[in-house]
Amino acid sequence: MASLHNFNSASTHTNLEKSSLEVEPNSIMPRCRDVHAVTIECGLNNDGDAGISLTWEDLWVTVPDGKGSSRPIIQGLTGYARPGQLLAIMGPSGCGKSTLLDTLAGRLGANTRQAGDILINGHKQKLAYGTSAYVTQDDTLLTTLTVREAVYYSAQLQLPNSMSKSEKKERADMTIREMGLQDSENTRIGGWGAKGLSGGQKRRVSICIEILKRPKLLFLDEPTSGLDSAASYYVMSRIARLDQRQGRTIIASIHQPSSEVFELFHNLCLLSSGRTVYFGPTSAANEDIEEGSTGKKSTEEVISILVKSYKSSDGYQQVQRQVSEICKREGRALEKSRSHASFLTQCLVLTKRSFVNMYRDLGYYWLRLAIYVALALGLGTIYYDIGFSYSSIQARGAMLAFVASFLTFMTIGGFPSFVEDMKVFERERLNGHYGPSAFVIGNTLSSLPYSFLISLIPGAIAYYLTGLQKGCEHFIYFAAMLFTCMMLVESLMMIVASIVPNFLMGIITGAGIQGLMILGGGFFRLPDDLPKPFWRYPLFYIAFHRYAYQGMFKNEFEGLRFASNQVGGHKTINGEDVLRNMWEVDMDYSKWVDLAILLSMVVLYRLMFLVIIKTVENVKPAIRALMSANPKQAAQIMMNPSDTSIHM
Ligand SMILES: Nc1ncnc2c1ncn2[C@@H]1O[C@H](COP(=O)(O)OP(=O)(O)OP(=O)(O)O)[C@@H](O)[C@H]1O
Repeated sequence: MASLHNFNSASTHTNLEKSSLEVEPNSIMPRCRDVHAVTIECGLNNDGDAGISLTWEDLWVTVPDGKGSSRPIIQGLTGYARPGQLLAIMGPSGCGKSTLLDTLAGRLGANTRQAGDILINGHKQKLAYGTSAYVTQDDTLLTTLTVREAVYYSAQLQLPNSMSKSEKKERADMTIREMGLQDSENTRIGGWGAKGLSGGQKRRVSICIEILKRPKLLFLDEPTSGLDSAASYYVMSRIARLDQRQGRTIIASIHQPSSEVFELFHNLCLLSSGRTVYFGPTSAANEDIEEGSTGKKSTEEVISILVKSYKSSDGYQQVQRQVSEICKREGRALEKSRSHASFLTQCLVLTKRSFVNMYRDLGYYWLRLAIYVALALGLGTIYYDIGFSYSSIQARGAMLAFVASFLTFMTIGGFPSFVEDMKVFERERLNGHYGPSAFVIGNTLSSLPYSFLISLIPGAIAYYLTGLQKGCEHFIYFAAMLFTCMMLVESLMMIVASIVPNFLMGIITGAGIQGLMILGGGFFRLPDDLPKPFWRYPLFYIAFHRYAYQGMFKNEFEGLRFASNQVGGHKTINGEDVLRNMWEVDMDYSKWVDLAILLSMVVLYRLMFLVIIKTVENVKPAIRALMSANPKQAAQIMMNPSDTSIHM
């Protein structure tokens, strides 16, 4: 084991990376049997069990090197994984473990190119939903939920409607027990700022969620990273029990396992610079590695010797034989599983889960409510009992503009919490739990009561302390406008979150967009004075602030009379004149039209978010397939971009 551990050590990293970079990019292609996308096949295993035997042959993955050529990440790998067995993918950091795992699971990034065959018992079909699961390195979980809640909600989301609620609960309970989490099932997962589960427990919750559907094939990307040796052993022993009991095929990339953890694996795929150094039973690995690492040689030389010695070894011949044997004995293709929970169930469960999360996450709405109340008190005191003097016209305008701009702008405060939601959504979407439409509906419905509260309470404080126009209808309009604008900013931030990769950049981008819209909204510079290019056309018409300012102004000024400042002229001045002449408000349509336009914008923005998510979802695999395709196949994909299952 000692030499195996040395081989894995981080000290070899630089040399190994260097050696992988030094491979002549153009030398790859002639060695590839075919440049094409890889198809994953599913079927019954060789023994007739409903298991999955995965084989891969001469697998290559390359990425552009930025100089017009490509760099290989994995090079000509051949191997297999069988039901009831645990396969470890090991090797130093950067050797291509995660890339191999992603390739096998069909999750490679859009900039990669792959070639070779990935087969299961010789059938060409995509991995159907529920037949495989992938547990990523980071535990992206809703930190406010308890273990039991997280697993229960997930069971309701993933398991089909043909199962009763109690059956789903039973499945969730059983899975919690399988992963040894029953003692902490009522503990909140916890995360930043709120201690909850330990790292190992979180990892087990992530695994728990992914095995609820009883997938036949389980991919685990470094399930023990960040855990101490005791926690690593505990997590891995639970995983090992899964494959023995349920005949699962489990493939895990793993870093420097302890000897106890190492012994839990049946087979080992040892990589270096994207090449196989060893593939075979873990029990035989030591001798092979030790044979290859003799003498005082540089790491690169040792790797080269190891790769060569592996290629000329009996073990290599045996792997080739095993792979062709598995491929020859074609099993029956697995039926396509369409057993999701129904769309309605998904929307309901997501609404409930998101409502609970928003309730428990202080940063989502409660903190904002407190700050809004403070700001509303501030507004109410500086504009207290505003009256109907001539100067109250300007004060009213400023007060309303502050509400429509700054109070809505502050909706950005909930963005970090939304980004956390998005991370969970992205993981669950990638694993096929539900789609973006259910997420948008769940998020929208769950946020309604909170947005309602934070527009009603602070809105009432500011409205009545200032003494704005009396009458229930006027207050309802004011609160409805505030509510709609908050929903709108949330929708805008959703779009930002789908485009901008992290929350800091998201906040800056969202704030910048809103800043521009506020400037072009027709209050800080009146509409007729706005410079024509950009500010007047098109920003004035796109900025939601324009409709918010004009709607709020109409709501407030229509029907009021103010003292005039003209000596000897009219004693009073009416609100309509103020709107037309002072604020340059478009009086051709009513305030309700402004509100309706804003409501339509909320719907439009949320639809845009959906379209962006769906487009990215469809375009990414199409780009990857395009990059791996030959010209004829590329034309086929161009004509039908959504069909990325075109087999090559
Ligand atoms: N999509 C990509 N584009 C460019 N380079 C990539 C891409 N995916 C992986 N690589 C590069 O390929 C190499 C292997 O990466 P990979 O993540 O597979 O390594 P790993 O063995 O899992 O490393 P670690 O143990 O540190 O997680 C790295 O040098 C990485 O930078």
